[in-house]
Amino acid sequence: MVTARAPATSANLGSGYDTFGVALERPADTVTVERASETSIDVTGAGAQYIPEDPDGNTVGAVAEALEAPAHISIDKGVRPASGLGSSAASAAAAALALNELYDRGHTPKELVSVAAKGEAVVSGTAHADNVAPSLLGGFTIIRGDDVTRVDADVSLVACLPEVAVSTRDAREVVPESLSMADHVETVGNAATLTAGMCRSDPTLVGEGMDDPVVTPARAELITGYHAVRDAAFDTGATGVTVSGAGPSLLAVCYPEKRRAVAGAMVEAFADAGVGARAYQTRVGRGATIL
Ligand SMILES: Nc1ncnc2c1ncn2[C@@H]1O[C@H](COP(=O)(O)OP(=O)(O)O)[C@@H](O)[C@H]1O
Ligand SMILES: N[C@@H](CCOP(=O)(O)O)C(=O)O
Repeated sequence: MVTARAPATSANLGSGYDTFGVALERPADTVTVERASETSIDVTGAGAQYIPEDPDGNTVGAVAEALEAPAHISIDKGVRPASGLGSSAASAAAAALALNELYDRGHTPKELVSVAAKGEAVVSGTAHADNVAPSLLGGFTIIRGDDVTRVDADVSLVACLPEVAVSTRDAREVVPESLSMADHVETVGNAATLTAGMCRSDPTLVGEGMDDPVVTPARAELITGYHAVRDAAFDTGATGVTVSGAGPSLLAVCYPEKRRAVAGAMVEAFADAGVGARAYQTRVGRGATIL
């Protein structure tokens, strides 16, 4: 029997659609695997009732198949599904690490990124790796084709999760299919600024680099209270705010001493918009581990 823990993640960071991601120190999923002749799954924890136990509908089923590693897989969800916090990816990353160990497959965590991404195709229609990469590797990650670049960063974050669900599949449908040259230039400048900020663990550069004129405005419309919550975070000291992943969570970057105030203001602004929410005061964290 092998147990692995894999963290929630926040993908895109505004300017890095399908490219950037960070591991969050918390929350996380825990996955336990035991050898079996065919794969079966049970799910407990946050939002378990919304997650299929049929291996064909669960990200971990695709991972077991890709590794040719049938197992009984128990998932304890710390990351609520349809959160924008890489819930489906956290299970896939933990399962990939645990099954690799259980069957002694010998893959490195970096090699497991493409395996875990197969799970994402099951739920969102695309094998985007921008959640599974940071969940497996930790830190700040950049996806380029099949390549992953990883950077250590120490940056404080607030992830504010409202009590509504947005499916990644639906939120991918509102993404524009093309962009103007002006938006392209702005996005490249912001993405480069964010990357420099991560390399320096500089919340000001990271926050400024999160601005995105293309994907985020389209997705903000799917989140009740988005603009008020964003304003509240900036008013209390956030250096940048964006939609986390496909939403509905919002991600704020800040200096460590502002984290509590930013978290409180975001929850309050959601409440004023009639939406319950909780905030994780977190930071860029490490990747999946065997327990
Ligand atoms: N192991 C899993 N953990 C979470 N969600 C899963 C899992 N397997 C399948 N799903 C499905 O994936 C969807 C949630 O994934 P997604 O929309 O990408 O949200 P998130 O941003 O939280 O990852 C839900 O429909 C859920 O039932
Ligand atoms: N790049 C993807 C990221 C989805 O993240 P999730 O946490 O919402 O699953 C996208 O933006 O669609």
